[in-house]
Amino acid sequence: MKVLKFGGTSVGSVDSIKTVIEILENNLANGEQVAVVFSAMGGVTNRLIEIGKMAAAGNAEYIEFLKVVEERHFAVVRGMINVKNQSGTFAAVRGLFNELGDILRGVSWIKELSERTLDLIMSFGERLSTLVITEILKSKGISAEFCDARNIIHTNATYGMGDVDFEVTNKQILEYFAKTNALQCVTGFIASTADGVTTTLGRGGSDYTASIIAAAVDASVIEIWTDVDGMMTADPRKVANAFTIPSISYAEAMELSHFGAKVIYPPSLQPAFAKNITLKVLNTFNTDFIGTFVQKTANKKDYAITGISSIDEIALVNIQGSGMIGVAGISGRLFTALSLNDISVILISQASSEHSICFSIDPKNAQKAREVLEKEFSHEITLGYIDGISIEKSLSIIAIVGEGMKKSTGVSGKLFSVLGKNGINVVATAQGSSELNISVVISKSDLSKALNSIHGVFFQSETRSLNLFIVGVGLIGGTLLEQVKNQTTYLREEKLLNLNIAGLSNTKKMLLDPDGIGSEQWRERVNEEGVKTSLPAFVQRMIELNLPNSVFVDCTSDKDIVQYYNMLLDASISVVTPNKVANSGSYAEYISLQRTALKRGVKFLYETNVGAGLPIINTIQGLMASGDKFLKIEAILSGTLSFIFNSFGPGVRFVDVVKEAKAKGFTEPDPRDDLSGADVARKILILAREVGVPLESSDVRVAQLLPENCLAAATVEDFFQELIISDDYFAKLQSDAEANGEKLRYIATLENGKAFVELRTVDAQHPFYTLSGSDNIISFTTERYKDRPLVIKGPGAGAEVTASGVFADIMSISSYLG
Ligand SMILES: NC(=O)c1ccc[n+]([C@@H]2O[C@H](COP(=O)([O-])OP(=O)(O)OC[C@H]3O[C@@H](n4cnc5c(N)ncnc54)[C@H](O)[C@@H]3O)[C@@H](O)[C@H]2O)c1
Ligand SMILES: N[C@@H](CCO)C(=O)O
Ligand code: NA
Repeated sequence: MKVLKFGGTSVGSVDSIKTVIEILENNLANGEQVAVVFSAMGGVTNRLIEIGKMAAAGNAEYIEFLKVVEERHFAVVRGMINVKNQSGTFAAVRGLFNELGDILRGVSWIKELSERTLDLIMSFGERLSTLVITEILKSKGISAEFCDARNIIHTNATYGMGDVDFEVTNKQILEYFAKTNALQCVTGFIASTADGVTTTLGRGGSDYTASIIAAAVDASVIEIWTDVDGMMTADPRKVANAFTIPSISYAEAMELSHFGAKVIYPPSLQPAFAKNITLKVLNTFNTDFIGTFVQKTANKKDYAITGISSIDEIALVNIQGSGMIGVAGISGRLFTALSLNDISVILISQASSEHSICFSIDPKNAQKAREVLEKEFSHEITLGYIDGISIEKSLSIIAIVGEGMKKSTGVSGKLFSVLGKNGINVVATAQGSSELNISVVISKSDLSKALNSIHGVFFQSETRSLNLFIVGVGLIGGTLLEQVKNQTTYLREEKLLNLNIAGLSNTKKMLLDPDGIGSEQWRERVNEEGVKTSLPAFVQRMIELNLPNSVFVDCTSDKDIVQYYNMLLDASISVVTPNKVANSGSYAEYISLQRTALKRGVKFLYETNVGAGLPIINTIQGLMASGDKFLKIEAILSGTLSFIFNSFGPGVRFVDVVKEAKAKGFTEPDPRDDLSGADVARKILILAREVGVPLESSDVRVAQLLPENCLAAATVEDFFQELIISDDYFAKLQSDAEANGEKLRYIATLENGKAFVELRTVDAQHPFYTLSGSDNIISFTTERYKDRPLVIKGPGAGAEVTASGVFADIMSISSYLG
């Protein structure tokens, strides 16, 4: 025999009932006897409880509510049975509603709703749905019979959750099914006491009915038909990437019951599990889908774990004290006291020091637990053997579950490492020696981030996601977005990396969307959906969103923005930036950013601070890490000045070359920063710091190349005017150099702990002589590169090369995430 069970949504509407009939017809076609268990129509049980409470409260409106429930059943009859044959079914349904109406009237008179009466009221949900469907089946010529489970399943008189008397029940079921070959339509959820009082089976009740029957008759299989595709790797409401688990063991299903409850409530399937009966979880609304098979032993898995379960809200109780060490009986008394007070313990952890025991409970029991334990241990507390009871709230539990972790290494390592990398603090942990489940207690505010990042490493290890928050969409930011757009498909397909643009801000508007703004239509979306830009609000929202693998990308030259870097890093958000302001501010700030990033295990990357995309910072960091010592750095670090001195000459105005550099995207947003030497000064300052020389910006000596009048210009426009006025000055600099067969080069030097920048002329022998375009050149003399320096040369400014340097920093974070 086969046992099928259909849940509330499956029997909730005419359309879904049509599918149910088809499924039953298919099952009957292969000859095996079938019992089918039905839940009440979706929502009806809750409605009946509500109606019962209204009646008990003397609220006559319950009558109207009851009418609505009645009409729902009539509508199904009308929709499924042809007019000629409807009357019998209508009469039967009406009969049940009359009976229910009488009971409710009684409740409204005596204004009392006992658990016992509530069970009776609820029983109508299953009795009605099952009656209606039986009649529909019969009207289709199927030999179906209504089976009132109260006649075969007996419980004690614990209302709300009857305790099944299996001896009697199994016997009755066997006798009942021995007598019939017809399709048996069984009311789920309900039972009765030996003397015929209606009871219910509690949580997962209809599954329990199916399981009890299947176990009694030794069914070949149980099919639980529901409205989802089976048991999933995680709660799909919390983890968008969750997917159906094709095969799962009984033990794993039990471990996952917390979130799986909506699909099946495994404890209610225990009788079937005990008989080794295979369970299939199938979707009435997607009948072709394979669903989940639940069996004693699951098929071999593709992943190290089977699923992730969570409990949203728990309280963690800690009891500690020197008087607990080596003393037997403390935990016995502790848990006995809790159990005597009906406080269920969810997770327990005690370290081998025996100095403390912590356990988690439902927060609604927290106060009671405190009182119970303070009473139980009042003597020890008074004597100071136990310090007291502390309770922490707003916590969640996440458990990874799977038989695959048994005796295999690296699973817990992976779990804790992904939590660590995402800045999620683990408050407590528990793992039993069955190695089926590792549970961690974390702050509730980290729950979604933790679930998604854990799901990511265990189930989507192939596809990783980075959440980008980009501020400043000018030249570099805009080019970066263009590059991201062009690479999205390649990265997804070839590198299994999903770049999700979760936030964007320009100076006017900002938009944050954890689901992704999209690299195609970001401009339109920020314009249309964006709100007024507010940097503090942007940062706050980012931190609140708490998305895994978040990266803040600052593509501005804003001075104020850098005050947020520390806060972001501290919130475990990596920072990538071409903006030099932070690293060229005070040395204390520079160091503090490095430290915070290190402490939080996130990245602060700024390769494009110097030489745009050229690998300068990375090279230095590599050499420093491997123990090299820097003796001297000599460099041309301004793409703008390089371009200017390579393009300026007879027949061209200096100002036009500067304007061309700006048009080519080489200059700073304010070109005076380039020509004043300020930009070069901060770059050599950053390099000095990178090689371990703790300079302040005032320590960098800058020899001006601009005449006074240009330096004094108040605006960029004025500045260009002054450049025109000074054209002869620049022309002379250039021609003097050329007369000597030399070239003008603005060179930064770091030597003996001193940094300076100055305009120099170099002859053809000098390695910097042959530079062209906007090239930068950096020559490192180190202990290892002493005889011939290490030289890096290439375009050191411009949109494409800078944006790609920023992109490369972002990519390096993705590889670190593993
Ligand atoms: N251009 C290059 O070759 C180059 C090379 C290396 C580094 N950089 C650095 O890159 C950064 C960006 O340079 P760019 O050339 O793209 O300049 P840009 O002026 O074209 O872009 C900066 C953008 O940031 C916006 N912005 C400024 N403050 C903002 C804020 N608080 N919130 C939101 N948006 C804000 C501006 O409106 C502008 O659109 C600068 O720090 C620069 O030093 C540039
Ligand atoms: N304005 C800068 C951009 C690169 O930092 C330059 O010209 O070098
Ligand atoms: Na660089």
